[in-house]
Amino acid sequence: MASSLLPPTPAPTTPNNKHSTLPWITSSSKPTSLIHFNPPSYKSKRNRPTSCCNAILGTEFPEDFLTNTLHLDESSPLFPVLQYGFSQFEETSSTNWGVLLLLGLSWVYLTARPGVLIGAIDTYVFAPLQQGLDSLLGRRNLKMSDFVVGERLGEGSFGVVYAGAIVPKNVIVEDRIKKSARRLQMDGRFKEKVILKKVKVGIIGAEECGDYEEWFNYRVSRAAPDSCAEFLGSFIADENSMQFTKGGKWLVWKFEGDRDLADYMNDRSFPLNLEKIMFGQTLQGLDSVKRNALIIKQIMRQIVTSLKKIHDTGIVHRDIKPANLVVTRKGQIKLIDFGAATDLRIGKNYVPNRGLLDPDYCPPELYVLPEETPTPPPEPIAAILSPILWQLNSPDLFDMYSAGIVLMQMAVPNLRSAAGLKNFNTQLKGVGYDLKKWREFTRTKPDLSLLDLDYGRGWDLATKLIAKRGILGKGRLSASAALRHPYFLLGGDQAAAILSKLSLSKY
Ligand SMILES: Nc1ncnc2c1ncn2[C@@H]1O[C@H](COP(=O)(O)OP(=O)(O)OP(=O)(O)O)[C@@H](O)[C@H]1O
Repeated sequence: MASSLLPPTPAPTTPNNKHSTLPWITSSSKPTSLIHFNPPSYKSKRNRPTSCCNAILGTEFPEDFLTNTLHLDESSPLFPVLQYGFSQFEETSSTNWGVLLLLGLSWVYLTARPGVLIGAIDTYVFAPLQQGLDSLLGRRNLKMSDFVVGERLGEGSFGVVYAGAIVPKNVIVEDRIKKSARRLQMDGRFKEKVILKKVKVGIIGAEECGDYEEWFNYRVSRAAPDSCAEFLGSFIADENSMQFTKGGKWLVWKFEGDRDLADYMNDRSFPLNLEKIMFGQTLQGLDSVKRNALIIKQIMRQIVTSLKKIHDTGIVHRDIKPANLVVTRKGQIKLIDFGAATDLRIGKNYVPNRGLLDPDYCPPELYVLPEETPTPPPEPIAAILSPILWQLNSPDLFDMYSAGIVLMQMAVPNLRSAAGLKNFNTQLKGVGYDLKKWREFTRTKPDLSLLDLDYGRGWDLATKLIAKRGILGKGRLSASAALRHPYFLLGGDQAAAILSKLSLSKY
């Protein structure tokens, strides 16, 4: 037993060795220490599993290799030594293959949607870095006195939104300006416009929603900065004055544009009222139907691209609608209002059975995950499990239904009014959310010509977004699948957008 464990000693060389092509190998010299050297796993050829080396060399490895290739005699003292060496090599290499396979599978799992690895890097590296950098640049030290509040723009369940501006250094704001939104708008000293959201004080859950919205804005500003309004930070009001309540939280964004998509859609000239903004000029050589179709396609492409970016990070917006899509002066469509968003990589803002939805854009399943999904475990565990959750439930398809409704509204004029949309939703429910059936049975005679262009590619996309979920929560196109749909492939809207950028850059 002990002898088989002894280190093999190289044999003395004999130049006359007939069997070996290697001059230092002799068949006659057998050191005693190697006489009993019998590597256990290579006693019998027959009982051995086929190894990777066998597969590669196409021979019984290592015996055939030693005798045929190296021309080594079985009686050579080196034979068992090399045989043992090769067997060890084989064992290690098969272990290495196993390790490689494991590493490969782990890589696939950790990088699968929603990205456990990149999420961990974001949480433990990028987020602290962003915080440090923002503090250094003074971005996290916003104060109430940095802003003047102007016209009220809207009110949601937990906040009131105002237009406002940054007070430049060395400017003292007189009370009459503070009191009048009109005066503020006309005052040339305030050039940097902002949007301020006052989190309601004393409303149950409002503070929590405000904190979530802040968290989501920092998160998307790292993961998909071009897709959402630029977030400037938050501050706590330090006194009671005008709209400020001492202790109340305010969130601040850069002002991205005068109007959102809903404002443009309310205008009778939609979508042509967006032509110059989107393409920089009137699209030449096309009839109005084709121009309309190209504008809608460009808007839809931007919405779906932004959705793809946020879904890739595990975020589902849950409130996609024209009023939450701001149109910038450069024709970019940006997502706003992340108050209802949920990050399903770590279970942030996910409460089972809680729907925070606009019924006009909400998919039939009502919830982003099946109702029986339990409360998320602690964040690191939720993150590890998230690829499985994502694969089983495809929560991103929630937003894709809403995107489908926005497409229908943009393309079909009589669905743009509140009443038209309500009626459409009621009819859709009546036909089990089957858009083809709706088309067959509706008596409203919708104008679907924009969707029917180019062999009905737009219509086909709409039917694949507005649908009930099927097996395993699928049944609708994801954002990345939608971008591969023929509607978007070879879309003339892209060419027009690029051409407009090129011609604008000339001036
Ligand atoms: N960054 C921004 N730039 C320009 N306009 C904005 C911006 N953020 C918000 N707005 C405008 O303010 C309106 C209200 O914003 P937001 O949707 O975030 O508020 P809300 O209180 O949640 O309202 P709701 O619940 O009704 O959607 C938007 O519809 C948009 O017109």
